[in-house]
Order: sequence, then C-alpha cells, then structure tokens
Amino acid sequence: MSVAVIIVAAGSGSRLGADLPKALVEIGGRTLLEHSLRTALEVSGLVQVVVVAPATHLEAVIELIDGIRTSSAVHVVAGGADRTASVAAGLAALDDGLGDELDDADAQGDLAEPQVVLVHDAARCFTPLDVYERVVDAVRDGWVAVVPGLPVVDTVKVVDERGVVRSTPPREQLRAVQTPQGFVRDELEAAHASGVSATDDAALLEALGHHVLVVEGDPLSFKVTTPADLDRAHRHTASLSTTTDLEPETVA
Ligand SMILES: Nc1ccn([C@@H]2O[C@H](COP(=O)(O)OP(=O)(O)OP(=O)(O)O)[C@@H](O)[C@H]2O)c(=O)n1
Ligand SMILES: C[C@](O)(CO)[C@H](O)COP(=O)(O)O
Repeated sequence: MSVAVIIVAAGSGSRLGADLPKALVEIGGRTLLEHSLRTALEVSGLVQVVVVAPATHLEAVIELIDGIRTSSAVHVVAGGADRTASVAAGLAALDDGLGDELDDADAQGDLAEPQVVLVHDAARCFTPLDVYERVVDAVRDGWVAVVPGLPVVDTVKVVDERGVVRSTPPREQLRAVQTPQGFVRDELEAAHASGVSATDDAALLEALGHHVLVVEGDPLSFKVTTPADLDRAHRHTASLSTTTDLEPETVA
C-alpha cells in the first residue's frame, strides 16, 4: 500500500509568539518544517508529500523545499483557517503531480495513488522515523485509523464551564496522542467530507464509528507550541551536535 504524508504547517503559532509562522522558525539551522519533512521523506512506501503552508508564505516554503533533494513528489498548497481546513486542503491536493509517475506505475505496478495517508504536524519536528513506521504498519495490518500516543502522567479532570470538576477519568485509560496519524485514505476523505472540525483527524473518524488504534508514541514527538517548547527543541539539537563532536574522542 503506497503512502502519502500531509504535513500541516499553515498555523500562525500564536502561542509561540515568533515574528514568523511557527513552521518557518529555525532550530539548529533548519526550520521546523524542514526537520519534519526530512523524516517524512524516509517513510517506506512513500509516493507523495503534501506540505500545507501559510498562504502568506507559499513562495518561501516552495523555495525551502526546492533545497531538499528527494525522489518523491512534494507539493505545496495553502492552508485554511484551522487545522482541519488545512488537512482538507492537503487531501484535495493528493495525486497532484503524480500523473507522469502514475503512467509508468500502471505499466510497472510499483507506484500508485496513495492508499494510506499520514497527517503530521510540522510542529512535531523531531518525531522519530520509527513512529511513522509503527503507524503505517498498523494501517497495513488492517486498521482504518491509527494514532501514536503516550500514557498521561498527570491526573486529568473533566470540568464544566465554571471550572468545577465533573469527573476524573481513570488515568490508565488515557493517552496523550501525537502525530503522524495514519488512515485508510478513502475513510479519511469521507470523514473530512462531513465538514466538521476537530482538534485531530482521528476524532472525525471516531465520530463516524470507526475504531482508532493507539500505537506507542515518543517523547521526542513533543509539539513545539510555547517558547518553553522551543527552548526544549534548541536543547535537543544542541545535545545532538555535542554528541557528534564527541564521537571521534569516544572512538579514539
Ligand atoms: N490553520 C492551521 C492551524 C494549524 N496548522 C498546523 O497544525 C499543527 C498543529 O497546530 P498548532 O501547533 O496549534 O499550531 P498553530 O495553530 O500555529 O499554533 P497556535 O494555536 O499557537 O496559533 C501545526 O503544525 C500547524 O502549522 C495548520 O496547518 N493550519
Ligand atoms: C493533532 C494534535 O497534535 C494531536 O495531539 C493536536 O490535537 C493539535 O492541536 P493544536 O491545538 O492544533 O496544536
């Protein structure tokens, strides 16, 4: 089953408060979007990546992507008013530019329109490749919708509009979910056709009665949301370069 990745990068990043859209903020010399894209391009069975960019920065994003060598089709489209609308814009662009390759594929049978779609937040720029692969494997195993997640460490309360606690869900049943979220393409498209918005795509499929599987996420898949997250991201890249610097000494 061939795979497409939609990277949603069209948010403004209001909670981060940078003077650029969040996906274009740099960490360790690369934008969040480039970090995410470089990993996404390694996914097995990949035939296409759609980058959903801020409408105000389409040219800048196209230029960035031109600098990345890849044999996969990478398309850039403008995002929408919220995350759900941006994913819908990415879905609408699936198959764009696959024309020539598809003619060959029809002949060779090795490349086809994507049947599995992963939706990934550019803001989760350090998600390891093995998380993507776990999600794809579970969709290939027959799950319609798959999300990576981690157990929750805090006790979570459900509150009413006044902030008064209504219930305390059992913590062992809770997972904090991340991206990439993976779907059978037709079902994701059908869920988006409802026009309903949600904070993640899996919720749209849940609403239609689909079973969503949670596979193991990764702490490194944290979402860069606030200035504190950006500091954490800088520390992460700094620790990587320190490790690299130390490698020759370690070997010697
Ligand atoms: N209209 C939007 C809103 C969000 N996103 C993307 O969805 C992901 C998760 O959203 P979030 O981290 O909340 O980003 P922002 O909406 O930019 O942040 P904020 O809510 O602080 O403005 C990000 O990669 C963001 O670029 C998007 O493509 N289009
Ligand atoms: C999709 C998501 O990353 C899953 O945790 C999250 O719901 C995005 O929320 P945001 O408020 O748009 O960052």
